[in-house]
Amino acid sequence: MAHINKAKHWLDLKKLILILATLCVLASLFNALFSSYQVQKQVMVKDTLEANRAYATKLADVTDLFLQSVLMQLKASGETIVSHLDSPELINNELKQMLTRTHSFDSIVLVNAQGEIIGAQPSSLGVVGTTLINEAETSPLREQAPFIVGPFVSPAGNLMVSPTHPMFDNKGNFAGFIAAGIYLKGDNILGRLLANHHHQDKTYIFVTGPNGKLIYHHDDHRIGQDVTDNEVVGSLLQKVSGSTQVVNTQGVAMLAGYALVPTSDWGVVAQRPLEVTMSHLSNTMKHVLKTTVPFTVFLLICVLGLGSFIAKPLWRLAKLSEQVQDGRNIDFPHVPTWYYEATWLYQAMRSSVKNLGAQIQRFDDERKQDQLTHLFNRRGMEKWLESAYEQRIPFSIIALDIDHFKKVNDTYGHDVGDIVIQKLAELMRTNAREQDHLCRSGGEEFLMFLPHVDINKAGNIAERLRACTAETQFDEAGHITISLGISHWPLCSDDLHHALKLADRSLYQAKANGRNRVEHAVLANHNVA
Ligand SMILES: Nc1nc2c(ncn2[C@@H]2O[C@H](COP(=O)(O)OP(=O)(O)OP(=O)(O)O)[C@@H](O)[C@H]2O)c(=O)[nH]1
Repeated sequence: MAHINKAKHWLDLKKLILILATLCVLASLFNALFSSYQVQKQVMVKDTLEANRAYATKLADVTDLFLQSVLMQLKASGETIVSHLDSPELINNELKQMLTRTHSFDSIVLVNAQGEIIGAQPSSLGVVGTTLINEAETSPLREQAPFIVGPFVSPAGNLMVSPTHPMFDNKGNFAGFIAAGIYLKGDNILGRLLANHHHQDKTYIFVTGPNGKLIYHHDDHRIGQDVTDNEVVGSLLQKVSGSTQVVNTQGVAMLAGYALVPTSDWGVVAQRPLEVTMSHLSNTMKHVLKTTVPFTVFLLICVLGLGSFIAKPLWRLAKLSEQVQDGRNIDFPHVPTWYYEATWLYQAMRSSVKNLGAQIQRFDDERKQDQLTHLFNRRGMEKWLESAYEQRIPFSIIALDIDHFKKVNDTYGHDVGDIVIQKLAELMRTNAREQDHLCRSGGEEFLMFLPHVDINKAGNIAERLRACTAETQFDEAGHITISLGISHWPLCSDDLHHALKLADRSLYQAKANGRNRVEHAVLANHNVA
């Protein structure tokens, strides 16, 4: 049987299960965390986008309402003033009242149909009497309809937007317009309006005008900056509202919601850096990990326990087969198996080992047996002698030999000679006890070992066998005789080989004394039991 090199097989079933179970559990943990991360990420991004879209829409609605309210106030004041355009005093009073009453804008001017400013509050502006000339300022003269101008730099040098409302006299002729100024830099009404709507978590808003320039931003310095490159601002310029992930003009990834202010075509954008949302996610994942790890460890212990429980019968079978291979165990003790495959494996191995054991036993017996007589041969004899010697079992030895056997062979042939040998073996068996050890030591020479039988008793047995042989008809060969020599171990000699030699010598003595007789060796050690 080929011997398996254990060094080359450092991986046994237990280790294999340990590795596989650990890998499986870790893979499931990783998979659970990874999928959870992906799902959470999608949910968080979607929720943030939706929250920002809703927030931008709300601010756009608030801004729209504010602008409409300003336009309504301008309309009402314009209707009051239009019939008194020739009275600077009345104009000033009305504009002053309006500015202090509403607090909805930072300045107010009245412009006649020729584009000349005929009234302005606060009076510190110092613009009364000037004529509007630039494109933005004069646009209400062309539109002659409610209109939000700007952002633009006013004649007084303020960056502003300006809701304007036309005035018509009682004949329906265009009489000029009244314009409210909303400053964009510093502490201003638009900033207060938008900043009132507090929103947390690093979400911030900005507002763009119809030309894609910033009209509100928490960073005052950026007001007036052109941000048309921003994808979201691009959508607003197309008059589209919605939400999207975008990289802003500063190169930062943002989750942006955006909405259009219908009255002014301004765009309101509420956005939060993606990184902030992701940092929430990593906190969530840390929490998930904390709650998952104890269960994973528990799962790992369970899987390892179960794996070891499954592996145990196979592992014990492997150990057993190793012992069988080493020749240490061919009894094949019981191995508890609790599932079909292991039971079958155990039974198959046990019956193979048993068959193997029986075969080995048979081969061993055959090696120790004489094929013609089925008595023990010399090898069998030596084994028995070794064991008796080790156990100090005293025994008598009878050496016997067929007289003139050559004549039998010569007269009747070799086959008849064989039959004679077999028959003599039979007679030996019938004259011996079960515990006696009978051997064919050579051609027609035999030895009988009689444990715990003294030399006299052995003499009687030898005599009985001699007489029995002489009386027996050996088929074609007729009658034969045998000569026998007896000794005893250790009574004749402590030396086993010498005791055997003494039996042999007695046999030759018997031959010499005329054959068909029994001779004894002399007892040397009388006091040995
Ligand atoms: N048929 C047969 N003959 C055997 C066998 N083994 C040995 N012989 C014969 O046994 C005979 C032994 O002859 P010898 O040793 O001269 O002794 P003997 O003729 O028996 O004479 P004594 O022993 O002196 O009485 C020989 O002829 C061997 O050939 C065997 O297995 N079968």
